[in-house]
Amino acid sequence: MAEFSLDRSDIAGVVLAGGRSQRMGRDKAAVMLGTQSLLRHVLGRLGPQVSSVAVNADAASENVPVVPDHTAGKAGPMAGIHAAMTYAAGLPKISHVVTVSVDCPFFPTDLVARLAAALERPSQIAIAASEGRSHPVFGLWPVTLATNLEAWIATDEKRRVRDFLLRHDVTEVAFPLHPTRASLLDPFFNINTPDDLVEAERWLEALRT
Ligand SMILES: Nc1nc2c(ncn2[C@@H]2O[C@H](COP(=O)(O)OP(=O)(O)OP(=O)(O)O)[C@@H](O)[C@H]2O)c(=O)[nH]1
Ligand SMILES: [Mg+2]
Repeated sequence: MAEFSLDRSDIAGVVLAGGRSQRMGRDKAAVMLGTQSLLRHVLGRLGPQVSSVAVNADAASENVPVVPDHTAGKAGPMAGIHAAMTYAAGLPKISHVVTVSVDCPFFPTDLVARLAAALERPSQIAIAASEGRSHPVFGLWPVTLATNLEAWIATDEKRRVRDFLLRHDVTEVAFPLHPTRASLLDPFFNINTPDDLVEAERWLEALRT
């Protein structure tokens, strides 16, 4: 049997930035970390790993395509992942979409390569993990799941990402901690609150060579 393999030209990237940012108190995409917005940081990491990038949000803030949710009323991250799948399904030659969260500026530079290498079948989903915890919004998804996900969003009460994953063929990929001048950084460190932003500024400094 021919082995299944994916490369960068098969994969679109979508930054998930459609949440309410309630704990931060203002739109996380526009929050500054060092000299750049979080959205810029994340686009800078994602761009080289995929064939094209877009942002799932209500409105544009950088010069990239914006993909709004199809479902009303902020149905959670799965609504953003659904919007990402639907968008990517309309792009030529794209079979998969990778999603990353706008509040996670230090995610691995080999995220997509390692998720893609882990896929054994075209129908499988690959999800990132670190320190024994999975990070299900960091996933590589077949775009053909869009219809199935749309039906699930319409019928599942809690719409938890983990519950959706339980119904599918999923492989998890563990990423190592990243050495810095201070200590080891979890590459999936994410910024939810103003205090997290202060911590992220320290990590940014510790990553400078
Ligand atoms: N499209 C979409 N994305 C969402 C929604 N809720 C959360 N997200 C995204 O899912 C990811 C993880 O969500 P959180 O870290 O809780 O972010 P958030 O919901 O904006 O922040 P809080 O309001 O503080 O919970 C982020 O990338 C969010 O932008 C939603 O209703 N729709
Ligand atoms: Mg939230």
